Amino acid sequence: MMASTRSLLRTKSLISNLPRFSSNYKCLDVSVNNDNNITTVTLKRPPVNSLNLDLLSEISDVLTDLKKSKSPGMILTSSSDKVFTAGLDIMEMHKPDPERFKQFWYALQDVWMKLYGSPFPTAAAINGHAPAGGCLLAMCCEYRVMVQNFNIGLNETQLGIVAPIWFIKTMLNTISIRDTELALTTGRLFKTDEALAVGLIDEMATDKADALKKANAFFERFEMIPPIARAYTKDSLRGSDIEDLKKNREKDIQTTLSLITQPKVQQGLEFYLALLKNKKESAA
Ligand SMILES: CCCCCCCC/C=C/C=C/CC(=O)SCCNC(=O)CCNC(=O)[C@H](O)C(C)(C)COP(=O)(O)OP(=O)(O)OC[C@H]1O[C@@H](n2cnc3c(N)ncnc32)[C@H](O)[C@@H]1OP(=O)(O)O
Repeated sequence: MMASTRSLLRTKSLISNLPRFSSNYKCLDVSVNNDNNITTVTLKRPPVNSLNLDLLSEISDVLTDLKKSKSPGMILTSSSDKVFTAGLDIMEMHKPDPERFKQFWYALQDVWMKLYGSPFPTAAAINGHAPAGGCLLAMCCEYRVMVQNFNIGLNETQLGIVAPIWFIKTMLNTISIRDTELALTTGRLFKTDEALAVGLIDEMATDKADALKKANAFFERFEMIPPIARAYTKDSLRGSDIEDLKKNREKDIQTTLSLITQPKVQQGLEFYLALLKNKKESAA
């Protein structure tokens, strides 16, 4: 096919599939790049983009819109210049109201299933720290570009909690079994260059603009790949993990609720929250 015909066909299909986004997002900015039709979803919940029920619900909605509109791809990034996301909002887990916690955990499961299993390609432009749930969102994407001198990892054990099995499977899909075991048992946070060395990220960037440029370049790899072939291949690799959670969804919610409400776990969270606050006071 002639290059000009290819580009015309691509433009036509892009116009007919232009995603329509709600302008009502409070915690997200959503924009479509006119050059390649890739959507950039920017997390915008100051100060640290902690993932509470509202933010998770909005991410879930935008992922549904992108799938419906047959988006050619999505980049996930942050409006903060030092935090991609601080992971799950600890306030959703500290002394939780059981009904609210169930909704919160359900929304997290939804986001994981939609992002990890998206038919469209995804990249994370990690322009700040990405602990725990932040690392999870980044690992759900197919490609990760991270700005230098930040931290990323599943540090749950440092908080006295345990990464659920579907978090673990996401890391196993990214780095080796050996590195996953060492990282998880020690709650290791990797500096950007260490993350690159272990394969937790794919590229380093000097700043956010560089990260976005490199993330955009990732999608060029799929220009000549039929989307259906791409999506089926991704599903062959990731689909069984998602099926496992679908089958055990209710049990996962109940188990997490009963573990998180244990007095020892609550004490651990309180201690961790106090550390975060003290850090601020001793820096002042
Ligand atoms: C055997 C028991 C089994 C139990 C099983 C239970 C299974 C449940 C599994 C749960 C899995 C959870 C995964 C998670 O994501 S837990 C969250 C982990 N997150 C972290 O550890 C990150 C904590 N935050 C930080 O390290 C820093 O804030 C950082 C992101 C590096 C940014 O630093 P900085 O820019 O210096 O900002 P501050 O630290 O001053 O923070 C600003 C304010 O934001 C509050 N904060 C920070 N992180 C969170 C968070 N995750 N949730 C809620 N709030 C957060 C912080 O306290 C500051 O608040 P304030 O201004 O009021 O002092």
